[in-house]
Amino acid sequence: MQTSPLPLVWLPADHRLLGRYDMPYLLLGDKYARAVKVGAQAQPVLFPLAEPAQIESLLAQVDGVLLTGSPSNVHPAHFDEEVHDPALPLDPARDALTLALVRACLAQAVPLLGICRGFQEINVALGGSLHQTVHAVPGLMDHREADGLPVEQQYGPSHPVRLAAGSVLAQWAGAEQALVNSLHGQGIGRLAPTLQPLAWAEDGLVEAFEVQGAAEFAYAVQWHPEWRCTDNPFYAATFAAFGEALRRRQQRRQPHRRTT
Ligand SMILES: N[C@@H](CCC(=O)NCCCC(=O)O)C(=O)O
Repeated sequence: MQTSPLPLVWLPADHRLLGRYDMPYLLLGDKYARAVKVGAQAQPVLFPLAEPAQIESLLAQVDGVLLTGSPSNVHPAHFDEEVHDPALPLDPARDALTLALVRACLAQAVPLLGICRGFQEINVALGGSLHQTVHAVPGLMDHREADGLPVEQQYGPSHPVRLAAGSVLAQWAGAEQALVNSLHGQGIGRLAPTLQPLAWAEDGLVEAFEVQGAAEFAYAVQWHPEWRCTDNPFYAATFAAFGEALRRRQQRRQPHRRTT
């Protein structure tokens, strides 16, 4: 029996200097690729050194895009601010690709899932802004992971979020509240006009949204559903729904493809 090809998901890489000689590397976190493979039943793909001018031709070859989390921040120049803390890492090459990629995905009905930095990128790409230091904003909590804890605890449940009644997030969670992990220092300041908030932390910070009027799956979350996604029904449902959208796009992209 011939197995059908997996839908392809483009995960833009991080740009990082590593090793004794600060050599440039293109990086993708294993947990994001693994969640695409196992949770969405799709094949992660990288396009190293992809440039904004190539977005259209590369998007034509994939069934969806996952914008991952990363230790780096979106450069605040993209929302008309100066850098407040120069010690925090940036990745201008990633910004140059992903901000344009968000707009292209929406224009071409390519399924789009944003996680943590990816969630922040979608907001900025569509005209929103970020708090550069959430914990310094009066009334907002510290949403960062606690230093020094084992990784299991860093990515373990951290705080509750309220999920919009009747939203797909509430469907995925099977409730209007969920416990999520939390590993971010920045967060939504001004929500972009076309985004519909779908989840809030107890301090009111927006933690998930959908793109209003999107022709296909266009959701993003501030937490990390990729972490051990098959062990958490809410996280698993997020990737399963993304996978369904990928298969819809695969069928549109390759209508004569064998399905058995
Ligand atoms: N730098 C931003 C984004 C935070 C983020 O994406 N964290 C992920 C850390 C590494 C990973 O799990 O991939 C912020 O601090 O707000």
